[in-house]
Amino acid sequence: MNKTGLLSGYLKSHWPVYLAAILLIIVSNIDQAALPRVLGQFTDELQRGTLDRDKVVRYSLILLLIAVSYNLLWALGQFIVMKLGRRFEYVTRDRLFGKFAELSERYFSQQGNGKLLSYVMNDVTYVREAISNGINQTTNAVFLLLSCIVMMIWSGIPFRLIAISVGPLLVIPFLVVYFGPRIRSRARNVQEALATMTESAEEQLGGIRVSKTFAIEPIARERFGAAVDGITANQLRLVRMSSLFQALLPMMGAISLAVSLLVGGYMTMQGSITLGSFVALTLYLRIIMGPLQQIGNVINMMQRSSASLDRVNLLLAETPDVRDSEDAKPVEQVRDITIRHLTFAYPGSRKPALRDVNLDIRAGRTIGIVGKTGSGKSTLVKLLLRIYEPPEGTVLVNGMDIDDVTLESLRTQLAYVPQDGFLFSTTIRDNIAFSRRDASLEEVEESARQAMIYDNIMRFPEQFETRLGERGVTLSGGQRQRTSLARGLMKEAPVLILDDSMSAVDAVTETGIVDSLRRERRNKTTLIISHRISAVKHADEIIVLDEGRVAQRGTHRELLAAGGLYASLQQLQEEGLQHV
Ligand SMILES: Nc1ncnc2c1ncn2[C@@H]1O[C@H](COP(=O)(O)OP(=O)(O)OP(=O)(O)O)[C@@H](O)[C@H]1O
Repeated sequence: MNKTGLLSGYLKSHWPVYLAAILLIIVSNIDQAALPRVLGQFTDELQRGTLDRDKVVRYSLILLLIAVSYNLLWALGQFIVMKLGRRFEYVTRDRLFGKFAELSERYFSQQGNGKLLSYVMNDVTYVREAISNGINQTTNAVFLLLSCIVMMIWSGIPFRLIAISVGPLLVIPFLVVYFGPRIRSRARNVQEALATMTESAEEQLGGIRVSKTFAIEPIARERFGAAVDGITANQLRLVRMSSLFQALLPMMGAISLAVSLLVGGYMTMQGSITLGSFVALTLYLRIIMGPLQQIGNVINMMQRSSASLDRVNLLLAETPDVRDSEDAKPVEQVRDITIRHLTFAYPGSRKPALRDVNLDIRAGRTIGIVGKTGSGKSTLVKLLLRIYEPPEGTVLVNGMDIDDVTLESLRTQLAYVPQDGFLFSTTIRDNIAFSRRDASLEEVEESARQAMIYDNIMRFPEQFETRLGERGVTLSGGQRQRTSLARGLMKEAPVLILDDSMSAVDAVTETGIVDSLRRERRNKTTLIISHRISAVKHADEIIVLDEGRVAQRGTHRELLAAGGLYASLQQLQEEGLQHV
């Protein structure tokens, strides 16, 4: 993999604009460096007594022109580089997001969302800073420094005087390199301590009812107090370090000025340099402090962004472990699904989650899958959806190995409703019409009716336009499940998979939903995974999974007659209902 692929590719494709911006900054630097020289000449004329009114006006105009043009050119150069940096940030985040869409569930469960978010937020920002501030500051530092030195020599300041006066300032980049990362790390500690305090406050407030019922308010206060103490300690460490740094920088400037005054003042007295050169020297020393500080900044920035760039490049080069094979073909209409001798263990796990499973799901049939928790029900569905890759030849769609079918065509034809269907912070209507943005309100309402959530939605203030999430209404577990079910039904897919998607719904509502599914999806395939017998008892075939194996199969009646796991599950649930 090309380590700098992302950045070099971006710089290459935008180099003419970058070049223009760099040229603008260079010209502005040369312009700025002329300023002390003009002031020096003015001082010399003043001392010689050769100034008249016209000359004073001319000098003032020249200074004004230099100041205005220098600032305008610099601002324009800076604007261009910053704009390109922001564009880089946008393009890179977009590419990262595209990559996330390609990567498999396995990748996300291995990496964790926090880490991936930090790639998108922090790492991209660090690289952007390096290419925008980095380019600005490097150009500025190099050319302003060079222009100042050339101008100093040109103004008649002897080189040894320049060297001895600039000497103390050369410590500045080292100070920045030393203090920069330390201040940053302490600032990060403060941020983390603040985050801990917010988290603690949120938890204490969220759990205030529990604290009160257990009468443990003092413990809650103590915990919060500890989080606040953490911030104070960290803030003090930060302030100590940054105060020292902020004192040292001007101190170097003062030492340099004192040296120039001592040596330069003596030379002026002796007449080996003019008063104008001496004035120019002191002004140049002031200007030079900026670029020297920038050199240190750039070194720190480059160090920080290099690790970030590596991480972003690595992520972009990641190949998804579930992807279309080269000769993958779209499946026209999923009819029959066949599972043959399917044994599957999750990556990194030695114990198979499924063992020698065989199943024929013929078009238009309803299959029920029951089994204890951890028996492999969801795993079976994940393999059908190719969230994980099943072993070759074990899962077939219309007689084609599922590996040879394009992911997009497969997934558009399977509507999957998980137990904890995620709802987005948008309107209920948008959530239900997630896969069919152009669906009419009537169609959305019809799906809501089938999922038995219509009446609930109509009681919300803005009905189907009600927003969900932090700034909207909060749905109960059962309402969330039924909204997610309506979203699945909206897809009108040839195959509907309900993965324990009615677990938070009461038994009466569940019966209503099952009845409406039987009516509406008469000729379509439906797979119902459930812990409850009531959800699957009308299925054409019921599979009982136990420790990854098919322990029993048959219709509700056949399974009850056969005794065993299913019958005992039915008995337990009936007893449970009688006790309600
Ligand atoms: N991503 C994963 N990585 C590793 N092991 C997993 C993963 N997901 C599930 N498992 C394991 O595979 C086995 C089957 O899990 P699965 O989720 O298919 O069970 P389930 O029957 O759907 O359970 P439940 O009814 O609780 O949803 C379990 O032992 C579980 O711990």
